[in-house]
Amino acid sequence: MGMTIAEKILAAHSGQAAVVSGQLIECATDWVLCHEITTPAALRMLEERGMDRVFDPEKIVAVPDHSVPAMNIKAAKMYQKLKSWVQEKGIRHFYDVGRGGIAHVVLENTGLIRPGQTLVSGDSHTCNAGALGCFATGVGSTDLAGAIYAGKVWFKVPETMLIRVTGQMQPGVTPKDLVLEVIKRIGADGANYLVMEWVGDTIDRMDMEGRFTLTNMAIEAGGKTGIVAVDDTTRAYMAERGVTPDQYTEYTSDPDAQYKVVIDLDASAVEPTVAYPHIPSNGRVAGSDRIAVTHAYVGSCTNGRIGDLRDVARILRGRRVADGVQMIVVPATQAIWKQAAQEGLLEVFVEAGASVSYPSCGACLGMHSGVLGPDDVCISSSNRNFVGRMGDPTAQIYLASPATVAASAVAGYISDPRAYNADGTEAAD
Ligand SMILES: CC(C)[C@H](C(=O)O)[C@@H](O)C(=O)O
Ligand code: SF4
Repeated sequence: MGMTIAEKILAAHSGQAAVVSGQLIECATDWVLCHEITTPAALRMLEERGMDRVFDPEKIVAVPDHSVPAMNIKAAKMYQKLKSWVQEKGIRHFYDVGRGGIAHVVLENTGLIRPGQTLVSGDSHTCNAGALGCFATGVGSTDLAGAIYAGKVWFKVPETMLIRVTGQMQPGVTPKDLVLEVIKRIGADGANYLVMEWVGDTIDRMDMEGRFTLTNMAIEAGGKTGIVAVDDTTRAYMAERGVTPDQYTEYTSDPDAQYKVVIDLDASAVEPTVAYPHIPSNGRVAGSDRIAVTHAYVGSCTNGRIGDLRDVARILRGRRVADGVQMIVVPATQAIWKQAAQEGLLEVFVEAGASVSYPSCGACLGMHSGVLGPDDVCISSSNRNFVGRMGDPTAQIYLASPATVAASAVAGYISDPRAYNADGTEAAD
C-alpha cells in the first residue's frame, strides 16, 4: 500500500519499512526545540526522577521567546532556568535575546532542521517547520521530557488530509487568507489529529514564507502537523542556508497513498479573510462589516517575516495609522528586524505612527508588549483569537493577513487590502 510523506518519515524514524495510520510507534527525534515556557517543567520532571541528562546537546535548539526580555521576576526565572540548563549541558544552538526571536522562525532559518527529519517541541506551532517537508509537531511537557532525555517520542501514526489548491490568488490575497479559508471550511477541529498535506499549483508557486504560514496554522484546525513536499523552492531555500540535497532526504507521497479526506480549493476565489472572535474558523471577507479597531498587531510565528513586513510597509508608506489606533509591529527574529531596518521598512512604520518592538512572541499571547484591555478591538496577523488570548477576556481579536492589518490600521476599521495596488497606490474602485 502506498504511503504519504508523513508515514514515510515516521517509518524511517521508527526503524520500519512501512507504517500504517493508527499504529503506535517509537519515533526518533532529530531535533528538540526548547523555549522558556514549557521546557522548565520538563526539566523539573527529569530532575525529580534523577534523569537529568540530554540525549544529544547538538540536537537541541533553545530559543527563549515568549516572555523576553523578561517583564517580571517570574519570567526572568524561567529564562534563567533555560539558560543555566543550556550552559550546563553544553547546548550550542542557543539563540539568546538579541540573537534570536520567535523560536519557530529562528529555527526555520538556521538550516539546522532539514527535509525528511523529525522535530518536537513543547509548543503547538512546531508544525510550522513542516513546510520544509519534515514531520514537526508539538508535544506536552512529559513527552518533551522524554525527547530531551532519550531522543524519542511515542506517536500514533496520524492519517492525512490532502489539501489541493489550484489557481492564481488574486492580488492582495495571501497564504494567510488561504489558510483562514481552509479552517473556515473544515472547522477548528476539522483536521483533528490529521496531517494537513498541501499540494497543487498554487502551493508550487508559493515561496517558503507563505508555506510556513500554511503549515504554522495546522494546529488551528486541530492538525497534528502541516506538510509540504520538497521542490525546487525548498531546495533553493536550503541551499541559501548552505545545505545541499545530499544532506537531507526528500519524501513524496505515493500516488496510491491513503488520505482520510481530500479538500479542493480554487485559490482564485479566495478573498482577504478575517477570522472573527473567538475562534480561527470564524472567517468572513475583510471589510464586509464596519468594525472599528483600537489595536493593530503585526507579528507572530505565523506572519512576522520579512515578506509580511514588506506587505505592511507597502500600505503604510506615506500614510498614517488612524487616530485612536495603537499599531505594534514585531519582526519575528533579530535577522528579520535587521533586514527590515536595512530596507527602510522600520522607518516607514515609525513615520506612520506605529510602534516597532523587539523580536519575541510579544502581544501574540498577551504576555507582554501590547496586552489588550477591556473591550479593546485588535486586528492581528497572529493565529489565535480565543477569549482572553491577548489580555482581557472582553477584548475582541480578529485574525487577518499583514496586508489586511495594515489597511485596517490606516482606515481605523477592518478593511479590504485590495483597496491598494501592489505599488501601494490606491486602487481605482
Ligand atoms: C506557551 C506555548 C506553550 C503556547 C503553545 O503551545 O502554542 C504558545 O506558543 C501559544 O501560541 O499559545
Ligand atoms: S508567536 Fe504566538 S503562536 Fe507563535 S509561538 Fe509565540 S505565542 Fe505561540
